[in-house]
Amino acid sequence: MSASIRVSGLVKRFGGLTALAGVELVAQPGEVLGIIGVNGAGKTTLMNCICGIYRPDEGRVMIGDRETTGLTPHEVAKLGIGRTFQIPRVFRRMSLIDNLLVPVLNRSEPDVVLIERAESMLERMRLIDLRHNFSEELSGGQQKLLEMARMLMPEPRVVMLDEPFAGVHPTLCRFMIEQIESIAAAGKTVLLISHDLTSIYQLSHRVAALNEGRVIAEGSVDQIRSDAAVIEAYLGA
Ligand SMILES: Nc1ncnc2c1ncn2[C@@H]1O[C@H](COP(=O)(O)OP(=O)(O)OP(=O)(O)O)[C@@H](O)[C@H]1O
Repeated sequence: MSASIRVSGLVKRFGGLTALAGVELVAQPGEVLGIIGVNGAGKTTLMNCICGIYRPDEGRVMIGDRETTGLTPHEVAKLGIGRTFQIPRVFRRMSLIDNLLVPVLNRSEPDVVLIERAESMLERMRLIDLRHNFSEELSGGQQKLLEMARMLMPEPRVVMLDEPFAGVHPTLCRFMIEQIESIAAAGKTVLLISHDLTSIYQLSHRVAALNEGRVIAEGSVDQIRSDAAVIEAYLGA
């Protein structure tokens, strides 16, 4: 089976600063790959290069057997990548249900099917009672759930979650962990970026540690926890 996502030799420079210095990553269907690293390690830049917000200077991104390097975010999304942002980007003056319908506007499926899917997604995220409210009325944590629901609407094969637990209270955090587990159990590949090492270690099947734009260690949670280079990168920061 081909990997869901394969990143090879990815380089991204901002002027004289090399944010990604040849990143290699592979993740399989149904796998949660945790991506950790101190501030400035290159985690968000990596995500932005994968989803087409940034064009890498070198290297390749493959989704299944399709190369997506250099495609626009819209084209990458159509090939099956979804993402959420550190600070949720919902359409604030639109209802929850309309927020969910935006990414499937050009689908050939009948409206009734899409609306049903949106409602069941809101049900799953415990937001159904608010479906006709503007999304700006939601709490920050609820906006993260709405963004996750919107990301799932086009049925992506790879999802990238940027700091899903940041600023979220513990009960909601547990609920989000369950949701992420069920996304992976449905066969999707999850790339999970977080500073919350407890949640990363709880959820990830494998972890990649980035430092200064490079993967310095990759392996099981136990391997990463005891890796000398990872410990030094964190303690030395
Ligand atoms: N648009 C940009 N222009 C210039 N430099 C940038 C830009 N985006 C990121 N950088 C720099 O690239 C490096 C990697 O940043 P990045 O945001 O990817 O790190 P990160 O691991 O996501 O950090 P954090 O955990 O703080 O979000 C940093 O030195 C950052 O200042």
